Amino acid sequence: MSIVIENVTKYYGSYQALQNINLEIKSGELVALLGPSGSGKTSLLRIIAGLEQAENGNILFNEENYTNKHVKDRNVGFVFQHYALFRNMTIFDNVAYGLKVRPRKIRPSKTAIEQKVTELLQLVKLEGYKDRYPSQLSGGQRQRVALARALAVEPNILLLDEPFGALDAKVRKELRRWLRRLHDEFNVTSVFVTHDQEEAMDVADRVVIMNEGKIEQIGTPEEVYDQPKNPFVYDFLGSVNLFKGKVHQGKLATGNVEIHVPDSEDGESTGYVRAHNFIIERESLETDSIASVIDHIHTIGPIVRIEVIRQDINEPLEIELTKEQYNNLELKKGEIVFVRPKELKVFVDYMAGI
Ligand SMILES: Nc1ncnc2c1ncn2[C@@H]1O[C@H](COP(=O)(O)OP(=O)(O)OP(=O)(O)O)[C@@H](O)[C@H]1O
Repeated sequence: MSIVIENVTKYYGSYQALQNINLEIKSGELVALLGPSGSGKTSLLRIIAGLEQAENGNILFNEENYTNKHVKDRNVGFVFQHYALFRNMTIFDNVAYGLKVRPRKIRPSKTAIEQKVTELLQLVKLEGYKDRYPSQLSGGQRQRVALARALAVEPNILLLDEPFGALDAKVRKELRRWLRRLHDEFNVTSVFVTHDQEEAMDVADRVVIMNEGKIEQIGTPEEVYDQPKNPFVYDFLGSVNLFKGKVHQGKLATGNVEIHVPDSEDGESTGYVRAHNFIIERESLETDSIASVIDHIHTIGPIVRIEVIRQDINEPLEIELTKEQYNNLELKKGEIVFVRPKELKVFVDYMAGI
Protein backbone atom coordinates (compact mmCIF):
# COMPACT_ATOMS: atom_id res chain seq x y z
CA MET A 1 0.00 0.00 0.00
CA SER A 2 1.48 3.36 -1.00
CA ILE A 3 1.54 6.33 1.38
CA VAL A 4 1.41 9.96 0.30
CA ILE A 5 2.01 12.75 2.79
CA GLU A 6 0.85 16.08 1.41
CA ASN A 7 1.73 19.45 2.94
CA VAL A 8 1.51 18.18 6.51
CA THR A 9 1.91 20.78 9.24
CA LYS A 10 1.80 20.07 12.97
CA TYR A 11 1.72 22.47 15.92
CA TYR A 12 1.95 21.74 19.64
CA GLY A 13 0.53 24.98 21.05
CA SER A 14 2.49 27.66 19.25
CA TYR A 15 5.44 25.34 18.54
CA GLN A 16 5.62 24.14 14.95
CA ALA A 17 6.85 20.53 15.04
CA LEU A 18 6.31 19.81 11.31
CA GLN A 19 6.55 22.32 8.48
CA ASN A 20 4.90 21.48 5.17
CA ILE A 21 6.02 17.87 4.90
CA ASN A 22 5.67 16.21 1.49
CA LEU A 23 6.68 12.60 1.06
CA GLU A 24 5.69 9.72 -1.20
CA ILE A 25 6.34 6.17 -0.10
CA LYS A 26 5.88 3.42 -2.67
CA SER A 27 4.03 0.23 -1.92
CA GLY A 28 6.42 -2.34 -0.46
CA GLU A 29 9.12 0.20 0.41
CA LEU A 30 10.99 0.27 3.71
CA VAL A 31 11.64 3.91 4.55
CA ALA A 32 13.62 5.27 7.49
CA LEU A 33 12.87 8.65 9.07
CA LEU A 34 16.28 9.74 10.33
CA GLY A 35 17.15 12.88 12.23
CA PRO A 36 18.34 14.32 15.53
CA SER A 37 16.19 14.40 18.64
CA GLY A 38 13.25 16.77 18.26
CA SER A 39 13.34 16.87 14.46
CA GLY A 40 9.72 15.66 14.19
CA LYS A 41 10.17 11.99 13.25
CA THR A 42 7.80 10.57 15.87
CA SER A 43 5.20 13.28 15.19
CA LEU A 44 5.19 12.36 11.50
CA LEU A 45 4.92 8.64 12.26
CA ARG A 46 2.03 9.22 14.67
CA ILE A 47 0.22 11.29 12.04
CA ILE A 48 0.61 8.45 9.50
CA ALA A 49 -0.73 6.08 12.16
CA GLY A 50 -3.72 8.26 12.99
CA LEU A 51 -2.60 8.63 16.61
CA GLU A 52 -2.10 12.35 16.07
CA GLN A 53 -3.93 14.85 13.90
CA ALA A 54 -2.13 17.33 11.66
CA GLU A 55 -3.35 20.95 11.48
CA ASN A 56 -2.97 20.97 7.71
CA GLY A 57 -2.36 18.52 4.93
CA ASN A 58 -3.47 15.08 3.87
CA ILE A 59 -2.48 11.46 4.32
CA LEU A 60 -3.34 9.16 1.43
CA PHE A 61 -3.10 5.38 1.48
CA ASN A 62 -3.25 3.89 -2.02
CA GLU A 63 -4.44 7.28 -3.27
CA GLU A 64 -7.44 7.26 -0.93
CA ASN A 65 -7.72 10.08 1.60
CA TYR A 66 -7.21 8.64 5.11
CA THR A 67 -6.61 11.97 6.85
CA ASN A 68 -9.71 11.76 9.03
CA LYS A 69 -9.84 7.99 9.45
CA HIS A 70 -9.51 6.60 12.94
CA VAL A 71 -6.41 4.61 13.83
CA LYS A 72 -8.57 1.47 14.08
CA ASP A 73 -9.62 1.80 10.46
CA ARG A 74 -6.14 2.27 9.03
CA ASN A 75 -4.92 -1.35 9.29
CA VAL A 76 -1.47 -0.37 10.49
CA GLY A 77 0.83 -2.46 12.69
CA PHE A 78 3.00 -0.85 15.36
CA VAL A 79 6.28 -1.67 17.01
CA PHE A 80 7.46 0.86 19.56
CA GLN A 81 10.52 0.91 21.78
CA HIS A 82 8.38 1.19 24.88
CA TYR A 83 5.28 -0.53 23.60
CA ALA A 84 5.79 -3.33 26.05
CA LEU A 85 4.30 -6.75 25.57
CA PHE A 86 1.44 -7.72 27.89
CA ARG A 87 3.34 -8.98 30.93
CA ASN A 88 0.62 -11.26 32.21
CA MET A 89 0.15 -13.03 28.87
CA THR A 90 2.27 -15.80 27.39
CA ILE A 91 4.22 -15.16 24.21
CA PHE A 92 1.58 -17.11 22.29
CA ASP A 93 -1.24 -14.97 23.67
CA ASN A 94 0.69 -11.78 23.02
CA VAL A 95 1.04 -12.63 19.32
CA ALA A 96 -2.56 -13.86 19.14
CA TYR A 97 -3.97 -10.76 20.85
CA GLY A 98 -4.82 -8.68 17.77
CA LEU A 99 -6.70 -11.57 16.22
CA LYS A 100 -8.54 -12.60 19.40
CA VAL A 101 -9.94 -9.13 20.03
CA ARG A 102 -11.48 -8.82 16.56
CA PRO A 103 -15.26 -8.59 16.43
CA ARG A 104 -16.81 -12.03 16.23
CA LYS A 105 -17.81 -11.61 12.56
CA ILE A 106 -14.22 -11.20 11.35
CA ARG A 107 -12.44 -13.17 14.07
CA PRO A 108 -10.58 -16.22 12.72
CA SER A 109 -11.40 -19.61 14.27
CA LYS A 110 -9.40 -20.87 17.24
CA THR A 111 -7.55 -23.33 14.99
CA ALA A 112 -6.80 -20.64 12.41
CA ILE A 113 -5.41 -18.34 15.14
CA GLU A 114 -3.28 -21.17 16.50
CA GLN A 115 -1.91 -21.93 13.06
CA LYS A 116 -1.15 -18.28 12.33
CA VAL A 117 0.61 -17.66 15.65
CA THR A 118 2.65 -20.86 15.31
CA GLU A 119 3.76 -19.79 11.82
CA LEU A 120 4.76 -16.35 13.05
CA LEU A 121 6.67 -17.72 16.02
CA GLN A 122 8.49 -20.11 13.70
CA LEU A 123 9.34 -17.20 11.45
CA VAL A 124 10.97 -15.25 14.28
CA LYS A 125 12.56 -18.46 15.58
CA LEU A 126 10.74 -18.42 18.91
CA GLU A 127 8.43 -21.41 18.51
CA GLY A 128 9.93 -23.06 21.59
CA TYR A 129 9.12 -19.99 23.72
CA LYS A 130 5.37 -19.80 23.23
CA ASP A 131 4.45 -20.68 26.81
CA ARG A 132 6.90 -18.28 28.42
CA TYR A 133 6.11 -14.84 29.72
CA PRO A 134 7.81 -11.67 28.41
CA SER A 135 9.96 -11.36 31.54
CA GLN A 136 11.52 -14.70 30.65
CA LEU A 137 12.87 -13.43 27.31
CA SER A 138 15.83 -11.24 26.40
CA GLY A 139 15.21 -7.70 25.07
CA GLY A 140 15.97 -8.80 21.51
CA GLN A 141 13.62 -11.78 21.75
CA ARG A 142 10.88 -9.53 23.11
CA GLN A 143 11.18 -7.18 20.14
CA ARG A 144 10.97 -10.19 17.81
CA VAL A 145 7.70 -11.08 19.55
CA ALA A 146 6.58 -7.46 19.10
CA LEU A 147 7.32 -7.73 15.36
CA ALA A 148 5.38 -11.01 15.14
CA ARG A 149 2.49 -9.48 17.08
CA ALA A 150 2.34 -6.45 14.78
CA LEU A 151 2.31 -8.68 11.71
CA ALA A 152 -0.31 -11.13 13.03
CA VAL A 153 -3.17 -8.89 11.94
CA GLU A 154 -1.74 -8.67 8.41
CA PRO A 155 -1.36 -4.90 8.33
CA ASN A 156 -0.84 -3.08 5.04
CA ILE A 157 1.52 -0.70 6.76
CA LEU A 158 4.05 -1.35 9.51
CA LEU A 159 5.14 1.62 11.62
CA LEU A 160 8.12 1.32 13.94
CA ASP A 161 9.34 3.98 16.38
CA GLU A 162 12.93 3.39 17.51
CA PRO A 163 12.04 -0.30 17.76
CA PHE A 164 15.54 -1.40 18.72
CA GLY A 165 16.54 1.71 20.66
CA ALA A 166 16.91 0.07 24.03
CA LEU A 167 19.08 -2.83 22.87
CA ASP A 168 22.83 -3.24 22.62
CA ALA A 169 24.66 -2.80 19.31
CA LYS A 170 25.01 -6.47 18.40
CA VAL A 171 21.36 -7.31 19.06
CA ARG A 172 20.24 -4.19 17.18
CA LYS A 173 22.14 -5.39 14.13
CA GLU A 174 20.57 -8.81 14.34
CA LEU A 175 17.07 -7.30 14.68
CA ARG A 176 17.59 -5.11 11.64
CA ARG A 177 18.05 -8.28 9.61
CA TRP A 178 14.80 -9.61 11.10
CA LEU A 179 12.96 -6.46 10.22
CA ARG A 180 14.21 -6.54 6.63
CA ARG A 181 13.33 -10.24 6.26
CA LEU A 182 9.84 -9.89 7.72
CA HIS A 183 9.17 -6.71 5.76
CA ASP A 184 10.01 -8.50 2.49
CA GLU A 185 8.18 -11.67 3.39
CA PHE A 186 4.94 -9.94 4.41
CA ASN A 187 5.01 -7.51 1.53
CA VAL A 188 4.11 -4.56 3.77
CA THR A 189 5.05 -0.91 3.43
CA SER A 190 7.20 0.00 6.43
CA VAL A 191 8.20 3.32 7.95
CA PHE A 192 10.63 3.32 10.83
CA VAL A 193 11.97 6.08 12.99
CA THR A 194 15.56 6.09 14.12
CA HIS A 195 18.26 8.54 15.09
CA ASP A 196 20.93 5.93 14.34
CA GLN A 197 22.35 6.66 10.90
CA GLU A 198 24.02 3.28 10.56
CA GLU A 199 20.72 1.53 11.25
CA ALA A 200 18.89 3.64 8.65
CA MET A 201 21.59 3.21 6.01
CA ASP A 202 21.83 -0.51 6.64
CA VAL A 203 18.20 -1.49 6.37
CA ALA A 204 16.15 1.11 4.47
CA ASP A 205 15.39 1.34 0.76
CA ARG A 206 15.21 5.11 1.16
CA VAL A 207 16.16 7.45 3.94
CA VAL A 208 14.30 10.66 4.82
CA ILE A 209 16.58 13.05 6.66
CA MET A 210 14.70 15.39 8.98
CA ASN A 211 15.78 18.45 10.89
CA GLU A 212 13.74 21.01 12.83
CA GLY A 213 10.40 19.83 11.46
CA LYS A 214 11.53 19.83 7.82
CA ILE A 215 12.79 17.25 5.34
CA GLU A 216 16.37 18.03 4.38
CA GLN A 217 16.81 15.23 1.84
CA ILE A 218 15.16 12.05 0.61
CA GLY A 219 17.17 9.39 -1.17
CA THR A 220 18.66 5.92 -1.17
CA PRO A 221 21.35 5.38 1.46
CA GLU A 222 24.00 5.81 -1.26
CA GLU A 223 22.46 9.05 -2.55
CA VAL A 224 22.23 10.76 0.82
CA TYR A 225 25.73 9.66 1.80
CA ASP A 226 27.50 10.35 -1.52
CA GLN A 227 25.49 13.38 -2.67
CA PRO A 228 24.37 15.24 0.45
CA LYS A 229 22.28 18.22 -0.60
CA ASN A 230 23.38 20.56 2.14
CA PRO A 231 25.81 20.99 5.06
CA PHE A 232 23.32 19.58 7.57
CA VAL A 233 23.06 16.23 5.76
CA TYR A 234 26.82 16.11 5.24
CA ASP A 235 27.49 16.69 8.89
CA PHE A 236 24.78 14.36 10.15
CA LEU A 237 25.91 11.33 8.13
CA GLY A 238 29.34 10.44 9.39
CA SER A 239 32.34 12.31 10.63
CA VAL A 240 33.42 15.21 8.50
CA ASN A 241 36.24 17.77 8.41
CA LEU A 242 35.54 21.39 7.58
CA PHE A 243 37.77 23.69 5.53
CA LYS A 244 36.53 27.23 5.97
CA GLY A 245 37.85 29.76 3.47
CA LYS A 246 37.20 31.77 0.35
CA VAL A 247 36.76 30.46 -3.17
CA HIS A 248 38.31 32.54 -5.96
CA GLN A 249 38.63 31.31 -9.54
CA GLY A 250 38.30 27.65 -8.76
CA LYS A 251 40.53 27.60 -5.70
CA LEU A 252 39.54 27.46 -2.04
CA ALA A 253 42.07 29.38 0.06
CA THR A 254 42.15 27.99 3.61
CA GLY A 255 45.00 28.70 6.05
CA ASN A 256 48.11 28.82 3.86
CA VAL A 257 46.98 26.21 1.32
CA GLU A 258 44.87 26.33 -1.83
CA ILE A 259 42.59 23.47 -2.75
CA HIS A 260 41.33 23.03 -6.33
CA VAL A 261 37.56 23.30 -6.48
CA PRO A 262 36.94 23.79 -10.21
CA ASP A 263 33.13 23.77 -10.09
CA SER A 264 32.58 26.10 -7.13
CA GLU A 265 31.24 29.66 -7.11
CA ASP A 266 33.39 32.47 -5.74
CA GLY A 267 32.76 33.58 -2.16
CA GLU A 268 33.05 32.63 1.50
CA SER A 269 32.67 28.85 1.54
CA THR A 270 33.22 25.70 3.53
CA GLY A 271 34.72 22.55 2.07
CA TYR A 272 33.53 19.25 3.58
CA VAL A 273 35.78 16.19 3.54
CA ARG A 274 34.93 12.82 5.03
CA ALA A 275 37.53 11.17 7.23
CA HIS A 276 38.31 8.44 4.69
CA ASN A 277 38.79 10.89 1.80
CA PHE A 278 42.38 11.95 2.50
CA ILE A 279 45.82 11.02 1.22
CA ILE A 280 48.74 11.18 3.65
CA GLU A 281 52.19 11.72 2.12
CA ARG A 282 55.73 12.23 3.35
CA GLU A 283 56.41 15.19 1.03
CA SER A 284 54.56 18.32 -0.01
CA LEU A 285 53.65 17.56 -3.62
CA GLU A 286 50.81 19.99 -4.40
CA THR A 287 49.45 23.40 -3.39
CA ASP A 288 46.80 21.54 -1.38
CA SER A 289 49.30 19.57 0.72
CA ILE A 290 48.62 20.54 4.30
CA ALA A 291 51.57 20.20 6.67
CA SER A 292 50.26 18.55 9.84
CA VAL A 293 51.54 16.86 12.97
CA ILE A 294 50.26 13.43 13.95
CA ASP A 295 48.63 13.86 17.34
CA HIS A 296 46.83 10.60 17.96
CA ILE A 297 46.60 7.14 16.37
CA HIS A 298 43.77 4.79 17.25
CA THR A 299 42.99 1.41 15.68
CA ILE A 300 39.38 0.24 15.48
CA GLY A 301 39.28 -3.19 13.83
CA PRO A 302 40.36 -2.79 10.19
CA ILE A 303 40.31 1.03 10.33
CA VAL A 304 43.01 3.28 11.75
CA ARG A 305 41.81 6.69 12.91
CA ILE A 306 44.48 9.36 12.90
CA GLU A 307 44.12 12.81 14.36
CA VAL A 308 46.50 15.38 12.95
CA ILE A 309 46.91 19.06 13.77
CA ARG A 310 47.20 21.44 10.82
CA GLN A 311 50.39 23.46 11.25
CA ASP A 312 49.04 26.56 9.48
CA ILE A 313 45.97 27.18 11.65
CA ASN A 314 46.56 24.77 14.54
CA GLU A 315 43.24 22.95 14.01
CA PRO A 316 42.64 19.20 14.11
CA LEU A 317 41.66 16.94 11.20
CA GLU A 318 40.31 13.43 11.61
CA ILE A 319 41.53 10.96 9.03
CA GLU A 320 40.74 7.30 8.53
CA LEU A 321 43.07 4.88 6.77
CA THR A 322 42.79 1.18 6.18
CA LYS A 323 45.22 -0.88 8.22
CA GLU A 324 47.12 -1.69 5.03
CA GLN A 325 47.55 1.99 4.09
CA TYR A 326 48.62 2.72 7.65
CA ASN A 327 51.16 -0.11 7.73
CA ASN A 328 52.67 0.99 4.40
CA LEU A 329 53.17 4.55 5.68
CA GLU A 330 54.69 3.51 9.03
CA LEU A 331 53.27 6.59 10.73
CA LYS A 332 54.22 7.61 14.25
CA LYS A 333 52.82 10.06 16.72
CA GLY A 334 54.61 13.45 16.63
CA GLU A 335 55.72 13.13 12.99
CA ILE A 336 55.07 15.82 10.40
CA VAL A 337 53.17 14.59 7.33
CA PHE A 338 51.37 16.19 4.37
CA VAL A 339 47.67 15.67 4.11
CA ARG A 340 45.60 16.15 0.93
CA PRO A 341 41.84 15.98 0.59
CA LYS A 342 40.89 13.48 -2.14
CA GLU A 343 37.28 14.49 -2.42
CA LEU A 344 35.87 17.72 -1.19
CA LYS A 345 32.36 19.11 -1.42
CA VAL A 346 31.98 22.89 -1.22
CA PHE A 347 28.93 24.72 0.09
CA VAL A 348 28.84 28.50 -0.17
CA ASP A 349 28.28 30.18 3.22
CA TYR A 350 25.18 32.17 2.28
CA MET A 351 25.02 33.54 5.80
CA ALA A 352 28.59 34.92 5.66
CA GLY A 353 28.70 38.65 6.10
CA ILE A 354 24.98 38.98 6.90
N1 LIG B 1 2.67 16.24 22.86
C1 LIG B 1 3.54 17.21 22.68
N2 LIG B 1 3.36 18.44 23.23
C2 LIG B 1 4.23 19.44 23.02
N3 LIG B 1 5.34 19.34 22.26
C3 LIG B 1 5.60 18.16 21.71
C4 LIG B 1 4.72 17.02 21.88
N4 LIG B 1 5.24 15.98 21.20
C5 LIG B 1 6.38 16.44 20.62
N5 LIG B 1 6.61 17.73 20.91
C6 LIG B 1 7.73 18.55 20.45
O1 LIG B 1 7.77 18.51 19.02
C7 LIG B 1 9.11 18.38 18.54
C8 LIG B 1 9.22 17.14 17.67
O2 LIG B 1 9.06 16.00 18.50
P1 LIG B 1 9.16 14.52 17.94
O3 LIG B 1 8.92 13.59 19.08
O4 LIG B 1 8.30 14.38 16.74
O5 LIG B 1 10.69 14.48 17.49
P2 LIG B 1 11.64 13.25 17.22
O6 LIG B 1 12.44 13.62 16.03
O7 LIG B 1 10.85 11.99 17.12
O8 LIG B 1 12.55 13.24 18.51
P3 LIG B 1 13.18 12.01 19.36
O9 LIG B 1 14.20 11.36 18.47
O10 LIG B 1 13.79 12.70 20.54
O11 LIG B 1 12.04 11.11 19.72
C9 LIG B 1 10.00 18.36 19.78
O12 LIG B 1 10.53 19.64 19.95
C10 LIG B 1 9.05 17.99 20.92
O13 LIG B 1 9.45 18.57 22.12
